[in-house]
Formats: sequence, structure tokens, C-alpha cells
Amino acid sequence: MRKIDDNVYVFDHPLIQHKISIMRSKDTSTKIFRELVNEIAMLMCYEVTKDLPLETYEVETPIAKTTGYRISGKTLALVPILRAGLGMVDGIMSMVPTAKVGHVGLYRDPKTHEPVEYYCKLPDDIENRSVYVLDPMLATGGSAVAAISFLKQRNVKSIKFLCLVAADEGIRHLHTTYPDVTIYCAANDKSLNENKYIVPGLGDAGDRIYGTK
Ligand SMILES: O=P(O)(O)OC[C@H]1O[C@H](OP(=O)(O)OP(=O)(O)O)[C@H](O)[C@@H]1O
Ligand SMILES: O=c1cc[nH]c(=O)[nH]1
Ligand SMILES: [Mg+2]
Repeated sequence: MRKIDDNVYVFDHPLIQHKISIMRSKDTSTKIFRELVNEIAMLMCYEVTKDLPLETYEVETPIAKTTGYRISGKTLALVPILRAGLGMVDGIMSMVPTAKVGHVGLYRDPKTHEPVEYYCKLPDDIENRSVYVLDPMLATGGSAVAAISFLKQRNVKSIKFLCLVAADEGIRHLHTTYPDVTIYCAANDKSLNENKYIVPGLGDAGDRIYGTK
């Protein structure tokens, strides 16, 4: 994991770089694309969860008693930004099956490129949890900022944003609006095109996950 700014990290692990490159190819099928989103999310989860608190407890093996460790307290909530963020949930849930899941529905208006809210359902105890906001794409950053503003309104204190491809503009926007939110990405691309798509990016993540175009 490489730090590119305060609270901003790129996962340059070879497995992640290999998988994201396959995702970028326009010839990759919906099935493979969806599998890769989950696999990368799972690999990112391993690193992102390294600060989870542990408590000790007694375990009896077939041979002797010993000290075991378990993740303590109310811990995680995952908040995918619909639709594309849903593609990252299963990979992370396979590592932390007790995480609660909230949903924020946003789409980018095709003309203004501004996020439009259509759904928000968060766990009742969200303010006591560390929250991982999930979305494969951070382009202008408008959607991430809007989703995180719902969490801030609910007094969530610990927020991490996990994405696959982050453009410089989106990182800047999210980082200056919410400097306390740690940003993790699998790739950092430099620019956006006239339709605010990430260049080179991987196209429309939602459409590629769900085969809608
Ligand atoms: O950083 P931004 O400029 O806000 O762009 C990123 C957003 O755009 C995409 O969602 P989209 O609007 O395509 O919705 P979808 O997931 O339903 O396809 C993507 O999944 C992000 O949510
Ligand atoms: O490149 C982009 C930008 C926004 N949303 C996507 O799915 N892809
Ligand atoms: Mg989309």
C-alpha cells in the first residue's frame, strides 16, 4: 500500500494491479468483471481492517487452554453507494460477516454530473460503528461527498472510503471536504473526460457489473 497524500492510499499489490488491469479491458465479460470487483474488494479489506480492535478470550483446544483473540465491540458497517458499490459488498462480507450494511442510492445526472439521491437506509446504531463507504469509482467526488454527508448527519465518526479507480479530481474534492475520511483506491487515474468519466478508467462500473449497456 502506497501513501500518496495524508489519508490517501493506493493499493499497489501485484495481485490488485493484475486484476484491475483485466477489469479495464473493454473485452472483459460482465461475469469476470463482477468477480474481479469482489476479489479486489476482498484483498483491500485485508489491509483496511488492520486497525480493528481485538479482545482476548479463553479458548480450549483439544490439548490445552489458551488465549484466543476476537474483534471486539460493535465494529463495522458497510455502506455501498448504489448501484455499483453493491458489487464490492460480498467480497468484504466474506471476510467480516458480522458487518451491518446500509445503502445509499445515488446516480449522477447525465447533464449536470451532480449526484441525485434516491435512497438512504442506514443501520440504527451507525454512529457507534466504523463505516466503510464502497463505490468502485471516484470521478468528480460528488457522489462520495453526498453519501458521506448522510453519515456525518448521523454523527458517524470513523469513515473510510474504498474505491477501485480514483481520479485526482475526486480525491481532491473528497479530501478537502472531509479530510478525516481515509481514501483507499486500487488505481489513481489522472483525468476526466468531457462527460466526467475517468480516463483511462474502466467505463461505467454499474453498467459493467450489471450488464445494462
Ligand atoms: O465521483 P462522481 O463524479 O460522483 O462519479 C462516481 C459515481 O458515478 C457512478 O455511479 P452512477 O451515477 O453511474 O450510478 P450507478 O452506480 O447506478 O451506475 C459511480 O458508481 C459513482 O457512484
Ligand atoms: O468513469 C466513471 C465515472 C463515473 N462513474 C463510472 O462508473 N465511471
Ligand atoms: Mg453507472
